[in-house]
Amino acid sequence: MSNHDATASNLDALNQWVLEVAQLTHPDRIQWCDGSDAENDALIAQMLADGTLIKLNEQTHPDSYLHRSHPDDVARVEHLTFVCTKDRDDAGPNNHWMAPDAARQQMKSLFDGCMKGRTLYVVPYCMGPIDSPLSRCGVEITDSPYVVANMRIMTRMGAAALARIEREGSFVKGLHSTGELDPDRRFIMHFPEDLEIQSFGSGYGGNALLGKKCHALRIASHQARQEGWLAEHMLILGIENPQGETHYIAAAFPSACGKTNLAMLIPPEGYRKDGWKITTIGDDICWMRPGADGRLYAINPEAGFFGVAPGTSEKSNPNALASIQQNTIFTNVAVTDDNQPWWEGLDTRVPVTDWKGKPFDAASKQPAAHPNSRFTVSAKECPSYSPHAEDAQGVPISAIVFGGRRASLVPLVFEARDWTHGVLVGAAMGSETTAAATGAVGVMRRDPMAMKPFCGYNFADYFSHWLSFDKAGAKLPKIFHVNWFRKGDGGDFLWPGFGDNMRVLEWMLKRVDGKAGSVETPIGHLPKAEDINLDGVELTAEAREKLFGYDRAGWTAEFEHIGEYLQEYGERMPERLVDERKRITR
Ligand SMILES: Nc1nc2c(ncn2[C@@H]2O[C@H](COP(=O)(O)OP(=O)(O)OP(=O)(O)O)[C@@H](O)[C@H]2O)c(=O)[nH]1
Ligand SMILES: O=C([O-])CC(=O)C(=O)O
Ligand SMILES: [Mn+2]
Repeated sequence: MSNHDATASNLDALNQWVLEVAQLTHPDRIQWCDGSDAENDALIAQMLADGTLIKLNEQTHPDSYLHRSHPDDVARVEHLTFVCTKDRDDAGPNNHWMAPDAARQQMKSLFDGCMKGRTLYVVPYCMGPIDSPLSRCGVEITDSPYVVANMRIMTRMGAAALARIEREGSFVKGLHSTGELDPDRRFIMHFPEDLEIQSFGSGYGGNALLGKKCHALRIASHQARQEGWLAEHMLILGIENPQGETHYIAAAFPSACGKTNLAMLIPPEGYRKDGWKITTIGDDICWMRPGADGRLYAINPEAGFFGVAPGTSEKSNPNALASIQQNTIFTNVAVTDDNQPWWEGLDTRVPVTDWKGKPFDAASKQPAAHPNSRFTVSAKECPSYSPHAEDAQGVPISAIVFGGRRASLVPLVFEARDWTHGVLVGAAMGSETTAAATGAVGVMRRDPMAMKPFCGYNFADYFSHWLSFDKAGAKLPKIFHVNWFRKGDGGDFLWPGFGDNMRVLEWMLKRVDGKAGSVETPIGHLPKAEDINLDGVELTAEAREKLFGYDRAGWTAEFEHIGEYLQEYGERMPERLVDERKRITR
């Protein structure tokens, strides 16, 4: 068989699928995207002409645009997101489930004729560096030029990805249409057993940029379980110490709970003087697998940041702010009188137009920017982007950090005793909900490993998969838990957070090296206040007690709740985890 035949047959499946989708959706035209500048320029021009994009101030924000979404389409929709496995138990109580045939039938009627008058874009993409064995490809078919422009920033999109698909033959199929943006006709369906995604009725972020949550987390987590790796909702950062050594840390915090901020951290001045430096590998998703030396190696499957705008400022995250001065797409932010993007927490200016495009009324209690307004920008724009972010083999992980948004009970940081305990710490994570998903904000819920909305299979099997990494020859990272969001009785955050989180990272690295003190408690090793460098931080007595203390009664109640939660998974829940919880509460 000649090479040419092999190549031709490798794209046959893709060509056939595009044809089938076109027959169902009736687009006016089909455009295969190559990812070129010329293609992008034409798309932008078209979106400026039809109002999908608005040009921002060219002097202050060159080549940057504002998109205002439909006001009912501003966040992920977890209640409309389904995992469609043959066996309902494989999706687990953690997912909404629909039988694959029924789901396909329902989606078919929604997609029927939905691209009339529109262009069907074929978007080949690669998640991860184009030459990495850890990377995986997909193709998104969409009728949204906004999605195409975002996918071009967030993934390696276009000709190189298509060439890899041609070589490998396999890819994840993602079909997307914005439909009429009717919240009652909106579904995000996953078929992990067929490596397929179908998303209808939303143009927003995680619902529509299918490489991100749908592929790189829900489908990839299913693949990772079969193939012996992990697909996680984690940032990856590098910490260079004064000796010039770099350690890498991966951290899982729920949506809008601080991943972007930690990934781009700038250490306090004293640390910088001593030679500490943080580099960014990724801010949202981490794929990791054991290397030949037994350590876990991680890549960031994404090529850009889809970051939360509100709260981003020169003070909180200077690296993010520097990244978004140009070549950025802003979604649902406000604008100032001179047409600059603006959001709550940026600075003291008062915007003139709110995220819906209406005159902003400063007297109203409503925020000017939507709380889940976002920026899309290439990772290459970030001053702290690591020179190792594109390494094909990934970076070795020294510590894994779990963390939630907890106003009460949970101290600043603690360390798990071992891997099994660490998996329980991850499984037991709780966090207050945020604006990243539609629904109530500030409600405490269990969000194991920050994967509640993103694990493409039964959480009980997921915890078993995590436990399975603990085997002969493995050199596993230490596991920690942090809480930047502890509040005092007055309702204020007790920990300064942001750059000062460096102090906690330093303690973790010292623990990895066996050089820092701690006290043993039932929840793990806690630092005493003197084990952490607090030079220049002023903490009240209340803050010290709550950030570094262990509340026995509070944790007893918490472990009751965790026990009830684990029971929801029945017999499938690994005994090792159930026993670990019992061991702690005994
Ligand atoms: N108090 C406090 N707030 C923080 C800290 N780090 C981040 N935040 C706030 O948390 C919110 C979201 O943080 P991000 O870093 O954008 O969240 P993310 O985890 O990357 O979110 P997704 O992109 O939704 O997955 C912003 O309003 C931040 O200002 C911190 O250390 N302390
Ligand atoms: O998926 C999105 O829309 C944004 C995101 O990172 C999250 O919600 O965790
Ligand atoms: Mn996220």
